[in-house]
Amino acid sequence: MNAVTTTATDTVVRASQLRKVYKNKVALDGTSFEIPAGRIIGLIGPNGAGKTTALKAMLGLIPFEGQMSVIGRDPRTERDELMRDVCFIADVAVLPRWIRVSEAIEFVAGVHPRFDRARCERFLKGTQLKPQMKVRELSKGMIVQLHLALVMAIDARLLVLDEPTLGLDILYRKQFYQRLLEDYFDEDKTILITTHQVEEVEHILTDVMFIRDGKIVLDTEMDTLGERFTEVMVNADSADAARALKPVDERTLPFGKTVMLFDNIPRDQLSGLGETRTPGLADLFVATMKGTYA
Ligand SMILES: Nc1ncnc2c1ncn2[C@@H]1O[C@H](COP(=O)(O)OP(=O)(O)OP(=O)(O)O)[C@@H](O)[C@H]1O
Repeated sequence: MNAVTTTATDTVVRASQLRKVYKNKVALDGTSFEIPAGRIIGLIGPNGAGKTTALKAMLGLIPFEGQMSVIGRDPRTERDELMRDVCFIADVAVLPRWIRVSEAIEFVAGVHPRFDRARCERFLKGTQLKPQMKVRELSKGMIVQLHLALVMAIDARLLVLDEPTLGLDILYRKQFYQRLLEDYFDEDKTILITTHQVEEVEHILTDVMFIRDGKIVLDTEMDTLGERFTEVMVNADSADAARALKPVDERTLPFGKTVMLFDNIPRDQLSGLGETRTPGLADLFVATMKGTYA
């Protein structure tokens, strides 16, 4: 994201020197980042890294130190105005189990000025959901449909999703993200997703930020990932030469092969050592976070 040239108007979030300390726990540690408009950003980090705290700061839900501007507003002082352009739906699993589908719609319609009820109802027509059904009668898949119907009917410039598919099986997780991409996203909208499920968001993200110990440790466009990182399947006889180039990570495969991950080493310098490719986000995540739980 740093690589994108942004102006004041097309930057949706501008955060500088964010710091949040809970009692004696540093949750955000002087971190800075920018999110341009029209992107789908994954904020990815291990448990306790500071993802939820960063989202709460953006949404004006907690006090913090540092500068923060979201769609040109300070969430600490202009939260009400900001919420007209931001949609934040936490895990739908928190919907009370006694609530009916119609009441959930009513609730969102009441709290969100940009909620389009007709759009929501159109979306629900294509599902098995009926207005009278209670959340406790719904399968997890149906809860996803309800979640999607509510989200997709809000015309927000910034949609914030915190672990949106927690507890769902892989088919529903994929369905959720696919619909989001096909039926919601456009160049005027920005979607920020926090998740641990790196693999299934990887193909829809335009940008990724890795967060660790309250700091953004990687901030890049998905398209340029391959310019910076290279994974090489190194043969045993090239291992020493490869190590001399200081890989950032190394893992062993069967049959004497080693996969090494390089940061900012030109591919033509690496191609003689073995087969090269762009690493998957999951491998990059594991390499970046190594030692986090040590
Ligand atoms: N209200 C709070 N009081 C005290 N400590 C807190 C509070 N909220 C968060 N923390 C601590 O701040 C750190 C960051 O928490 P945060 O919830 O932002 O992490 P996260 O990346 O969202 O984690 P997870 O993936 O587990 O939800 C953690 O060490 C957490 O224990």
